[in-house]
Amino acid sequence: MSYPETPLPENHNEFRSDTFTTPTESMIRSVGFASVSDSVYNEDADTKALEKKVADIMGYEAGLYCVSGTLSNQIALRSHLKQPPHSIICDYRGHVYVHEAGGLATLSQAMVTDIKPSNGLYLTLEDIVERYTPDDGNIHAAPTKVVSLENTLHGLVYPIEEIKRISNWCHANGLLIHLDGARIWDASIASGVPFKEYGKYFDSISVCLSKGVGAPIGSVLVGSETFIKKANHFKKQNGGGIRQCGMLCRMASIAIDENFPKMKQAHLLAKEVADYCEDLGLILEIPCQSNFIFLDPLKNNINPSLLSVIGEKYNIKMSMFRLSFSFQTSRVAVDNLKLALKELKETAENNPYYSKKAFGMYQSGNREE
Ligand SMILES: Cc1ncc(COP(=O)(O)O)c(C=O)c1O
Ligand SMILES: C[C@@H](O)[C@H](N)C(=O)O
Repeated sequence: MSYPETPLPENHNEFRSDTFTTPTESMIRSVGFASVSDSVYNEDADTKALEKKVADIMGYEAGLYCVSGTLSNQIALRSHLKQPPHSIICDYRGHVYVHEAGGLATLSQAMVTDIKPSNGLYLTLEDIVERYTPDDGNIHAAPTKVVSLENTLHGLVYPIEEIKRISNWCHANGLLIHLDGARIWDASIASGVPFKEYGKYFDSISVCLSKGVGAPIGSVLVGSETFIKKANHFKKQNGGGIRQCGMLCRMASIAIDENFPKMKQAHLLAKEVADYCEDLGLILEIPCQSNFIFLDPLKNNINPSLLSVIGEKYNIKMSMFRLSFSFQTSRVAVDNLKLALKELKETAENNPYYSKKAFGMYQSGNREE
């Protein structure tokens, strides 16, 4: 059987998610020189090098390569959570709660106190204190043991001062604090806060490499040596033990070196389109602070089933009220996106769509009303 060469994609017209970033030529070429030892035995050089690299960048003792951010988050929280009954606190939009298939219930037997930020953007210490469950012997309760934050969350950048307040309170009250840092790269770019500054305040961070950074697969969980050793146990338990993953880790390491410096471009394009949306009179659900735009799913009276249809007409991929930008988003695609948004706005003005409720996060409303 012949395997024809597949050319790398050139025109990145993908606005559904930054998970669609693709390996660059230099990343792919590097695979031939990668180490090929068994990383379950912790003997693979490129795997260990990537784990150390990310741990050093974030300011932690150790790192653990995981095949996904979901696995990384869930084994982190499982490692922090010891003895049920217990619960975690997170934002009601938190990926660990909304998009990880109930892993907290199954792997950690944990309850979730999901909180809607009183400021509409990010959880404050006051939001958390108001809802946390103390471990005071009340046998009706599932005490809060971990606060899990996300930065960025829906592209929103968490203010470092609030992170500091929450972290100090957690540690003063016997709680641990985890960060879903799937887009910590974007958070640092947008805020100017160094990675090691974030690293001061969390007991663990899950760092995705397969989104804005552009690695094909994987995340690195960072924390203390003891924590990572236990997390690795849960990683193996859940089928996450990977054999010759040096090839993936070498690509990821190159992605950090070569693509991270280009990620600011995604933020600039997102801001350009956000400004264009406002000029059109399209309402944003939340401010554009990094590489995402969230159009309001109700106030614009746009029929969500038109998103992919009009997107296809202008040769772009979109299907949700969230628009995602990456370092690979092309200029042509952005110009076509603007044409699509203009037509969506005109269509909504001529034939407004009234929905009874907002649709699920990231979801278009292709459901029957
Ligand atoms: C904020 C956030 N955390 C975690 C994940 C999980 O990453 P993965 O898709 O690799 O499981 C995602 C999505 O990919 C995400 O957007
Ligand atoms: C859908 C979600 O899991 C994914 N992380 C995204 O942001 O596209």
